[in-house]
Amino acid sequence: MSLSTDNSQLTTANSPLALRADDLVAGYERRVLLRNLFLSVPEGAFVAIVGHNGAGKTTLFRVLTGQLPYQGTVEIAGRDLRTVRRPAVEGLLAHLPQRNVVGFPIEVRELVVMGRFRQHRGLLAGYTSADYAQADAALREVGAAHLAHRDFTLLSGGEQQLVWLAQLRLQDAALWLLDEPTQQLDVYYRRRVFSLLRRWGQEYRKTILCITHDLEQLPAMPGYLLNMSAPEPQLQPLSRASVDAARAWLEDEASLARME
Ligand SMILES: Nc1ncnc2c1ncn2[C@@H]1O[C@H](COP(=O)(O)OP(=O)(O)OP(=O)(O)O)[C@@H](O)[C@H]1O
Repeated sequence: MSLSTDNSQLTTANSPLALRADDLVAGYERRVLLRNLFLSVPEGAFVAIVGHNGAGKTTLFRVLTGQLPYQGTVEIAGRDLRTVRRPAVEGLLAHLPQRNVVGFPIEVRELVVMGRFRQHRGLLAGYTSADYAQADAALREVGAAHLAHRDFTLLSGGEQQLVWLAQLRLQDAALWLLDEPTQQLDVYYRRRVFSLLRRWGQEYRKTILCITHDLEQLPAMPGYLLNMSAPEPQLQPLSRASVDAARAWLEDEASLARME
């Protein structure tokens, strides 16, 4: 895969793009958070999105999931986002938000198997034993097999995050948006989740955009870094050096002052 720099962006010469943003502008009322953002994300790439609190990371996901109006052009797998009413329902992407509340008691395994929902749309028959086998396998992969028969609403925050990841694993969308998926996890599970994302991305050719404050996990990940607190956010190859540079920028008072 050859990388070329185009308008300060990393693009691949031959591989198709999972996501393209051209001159994207979005925000709230009088507050513009995404200013003329240009992005070209190749299919199958992992992109870690970092930045200060309030830098606009989740706002970018709100645009991609069709929840926020924007100016400019956004294409997902070559489709103009303006022509897609509900990108997740139509299977263009799967989204794991920062907080996801379930208001009724439900067994963990039943929640995970719902990741197969799109494949079953229109079918009167429920989930099959093959679907449940996939749910069980995903729970094992995230290290949460022991939670399969527990009531999801009674789990700890970290346990719930693992369950959502297992459910995500069952979704068929080629683009995954994860908003701080390791926020409530202990150090063991954080490492495990990043290594799973790496493996799932490669094995199932998923394009993964992952908002995270967990910089220490990133140098081991092949992919790209997008620092939303930078004056002109753009994709950079993930490496020890690029992560250290982002960390130095984020720890610097001067960079915070620029956001005000
Ligand atoms: N509906 C809204 N109306 C007005 N301002 C909003 C709205 N939603 C979010 N904001 C503001 O936009 C800014 C960016 O929010 P966003 O959630 O994108 O930040 P973030 O980079 O994801 O931050 P964090 O790391 O804290 O999750 C914040 O200052 C937030 O208060």
